[in-house]
Amino acid sequence: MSVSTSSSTSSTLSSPMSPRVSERPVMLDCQELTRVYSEGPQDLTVLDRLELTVRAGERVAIVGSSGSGKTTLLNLLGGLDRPSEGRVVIAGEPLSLLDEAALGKFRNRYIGFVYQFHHLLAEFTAVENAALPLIIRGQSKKAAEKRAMQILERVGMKARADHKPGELSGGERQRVAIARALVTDPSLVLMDEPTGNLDQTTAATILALMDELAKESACAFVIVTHDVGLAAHQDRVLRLEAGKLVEQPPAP
Ligand SMILES: Nc1ncnc2c1ncn2[C@@H]1O[C@H](COP(=O)(O)OP(=O)(O)OP(=O)(O)O)[C@@H](O)[C@H]1O
Repeated sequence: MSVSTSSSTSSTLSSPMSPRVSERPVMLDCQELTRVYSEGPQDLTVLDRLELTVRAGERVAIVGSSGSGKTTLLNLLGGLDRPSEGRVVIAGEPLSLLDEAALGKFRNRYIGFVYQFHHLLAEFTAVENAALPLIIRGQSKKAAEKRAMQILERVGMKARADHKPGELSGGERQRVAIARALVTDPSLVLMDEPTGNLDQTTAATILALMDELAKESACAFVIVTHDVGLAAHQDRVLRLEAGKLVEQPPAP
């Protein structure tokens, strides 16, 4: 897969990748990111001036105990929620400068999401679901479905492409959701437990696909997971603790 060259940022990124991660362009940058929930009787500071930088082609796992704020962080990174303070910058664009309409376009252009509840459309087949982001972007149904079929093949779902979500297993639906996230050649993919429903063999296929994408394109991954094996497979593992990310050294 290659990153589309329709913007200046992406065209920079589609040139051969520097082998050294530290020399690659910054794809995601969070500074002083703070999220305080004020809905309950007491304010709850879930993220507290958190810092995170992820470069092109880099894969970062985020781990942390239940309630530590992993979902809150992913929602802020994807522009689904706004921070109380601080900022999220993706591919050079501060999300705070975008209104809701511009944010929707930006997400479609730059971000792929794989969330625990994959929200596939029940009335659409696997290939129609996977093609949807491209159709929203203005591509013809034919071109979008052709591209979607290529990705479905890579996640081992070509043979089931004409089935609707209700006729697919949990793991198959997850793979369709992954195909839908990758179909646009995003700059950043945000994943919440991407292998949660998958058996070991299928999970290994998905891991291999992520490896290829990170190498072939400039795609950066942020992956929230409880799966120790999946986390250890990424370039870095960060633990969310007391509202901040701390580097977790590799297991001995
Ligand atoms: N809309 C909200 N209003 C108030 N509190 C919230 C809201 N959303 C989440 N929280 C609280 O913020 C904290 C972090 O929640 P979050 O869902 O981000 O954690 P998590 O690390 O993803 O947990 P898990 O691993 O269990 O999914 C929790 O204490 C949760 O109860």
